[in-house]
Amino acid sequence: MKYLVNAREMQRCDRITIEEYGVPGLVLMERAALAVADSVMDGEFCTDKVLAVCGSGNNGGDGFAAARILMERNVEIAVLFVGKEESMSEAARIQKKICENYGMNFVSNIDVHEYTCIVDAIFGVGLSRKVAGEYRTLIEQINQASGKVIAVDIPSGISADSGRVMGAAVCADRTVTFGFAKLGQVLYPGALYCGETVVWDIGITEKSFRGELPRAYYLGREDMRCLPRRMRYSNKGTYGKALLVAGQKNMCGAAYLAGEAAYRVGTGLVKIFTEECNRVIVQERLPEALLSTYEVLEEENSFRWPTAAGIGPGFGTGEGKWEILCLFLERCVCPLVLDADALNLLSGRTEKLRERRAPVVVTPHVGEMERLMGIPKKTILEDLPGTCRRFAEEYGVICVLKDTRTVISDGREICVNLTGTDGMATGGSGDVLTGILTGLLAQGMEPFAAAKLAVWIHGSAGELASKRLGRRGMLAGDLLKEIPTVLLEGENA
Ligand SMILES: NC(=O)C1=CN([C@@H]2O[C@H](COP(=O)(O)OP(=O)(O)OC[C@H]3O[C@@H](n4cnc5c(N)ncnc54)[C@H](O)[C@@H]3O)[C@@H](O)[C@H]2O)[C@@H](O)CC1
Ligand SMILES: [K+]
Repeated sequence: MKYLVNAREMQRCDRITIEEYGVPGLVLMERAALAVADSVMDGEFCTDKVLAVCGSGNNGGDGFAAARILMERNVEIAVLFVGKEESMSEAARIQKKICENYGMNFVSNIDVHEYTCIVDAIFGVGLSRKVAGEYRTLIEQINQASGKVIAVDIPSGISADSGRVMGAAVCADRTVTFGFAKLGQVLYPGALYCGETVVWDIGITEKSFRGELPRAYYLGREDMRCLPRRMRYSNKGTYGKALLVAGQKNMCGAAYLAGEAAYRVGTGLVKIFTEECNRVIVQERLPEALLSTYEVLEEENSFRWPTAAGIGPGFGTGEGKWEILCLFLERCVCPLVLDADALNLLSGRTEKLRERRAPVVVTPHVGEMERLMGIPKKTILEDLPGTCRRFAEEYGVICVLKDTRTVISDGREICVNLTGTDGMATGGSGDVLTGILTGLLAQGMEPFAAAKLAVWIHGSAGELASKRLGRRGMLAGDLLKEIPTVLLEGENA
């Protein structure tokens, strides 16, 4: 797990490092500048003629210092200062003065075709309002330049908190960021402006959080260590029973995809509840699964059998479906995953969630969230983490808000998933996630941990499928075959 910080958290971290641990700000700046200079010179970029565009804050200070280091290394470098002398930070003023003392080449405008590489140090995490005027013009010129662009800390104009473009933003080929990755670098559209992001250690450690840890983080392969354990002395009863309430007439694929996904993550037994007309096809595709139909729901001890249930993929919202959903909420004591049509059924009557007896994980995509919360898509997209966290907190559930960057929250923490590819933007992908998640819950994983890991596994399977088949031709069913490989790699992590 690695932290994702917002601007306030990073600025607090800088301040504690400087004021409480006593590391001089100029020392941190020198390390930041060395990182930028090393990155510019790592061989990826043509450094025949470099321009550093520096603002008046400490981001600009990093830019001046990096320019000076590049000059020391015999790179032909010019410096462009944008902003007002009187509003410069102390450190930026010092760095600019050093550049002047060395007689470095200061320029006042950009010839867009003159430079092979541009260092963007106009704004960092201190960006506090929309970009306008000369700043905006400059950013537009940088974006027209033929040279490559390296952003210092974050592309100027991108909000470190949300990834939003604040009027205009530099589109970088690489971003060299310091200490911790910023939320705005992983959320969209910010992620598109960062290019490749490199997190550089400049001597600011987790100690500088002083116990007040950031809310947001992302998982890595090492987090696969919390997968349910396998034991030599065990049987299928050891690994849980997953129930998938899924599929309707003309939509049996959802039940199959979710069912197989649940098996693929190691569940001992999977049962599919579906429409009678789906019986043959589901049993042919997945003979390992037990099958039952909605007609016999109540007779069958349905609510006591599973150790986790996933409700909603291809379920439909027609006659009798709301009643089935209510029965599960009122009677099931095992964790429930509510997806797709289960969420559509809940739209406008989310209060029903409060009557549940069991832990609930909801997995809406943005459209489903719009209907659930009754707020416009645009508002949700502007603040995915906040929307997800608020919903989870309000209803006491785990919320998995699915988008290019899926966000998972328990109402307090926010996990942003970084795995996955656009190849997964295809029918049935969500059903596979529901299956993976229900399977992990069935094996006894704690719901928040299961939700985070399920999303990570799902995205990683997508990456493998894209590598094997390409992002255009892969199907949701192809994710299923990659799940075992993801788990195998995780076991060796
Ligand atoms: N000593 C430290 O705290 C360190 C800071 N570092 C660098 O410092 C950056 C943060 O520095 P600052 O907090 O000084 O902030 P920035 O340098 O990011 O920007 C703040 C300056 O821009 C102005 N500004 C903000 N939004 C504007 C807008 N839309 N239009 C016009 N002007 C605008 C502010 O008034 C201020 O002068 C980091 O991103 C990082 O690059 C690094 O050097 C590491 C150490
Ligand atoms: K920048």
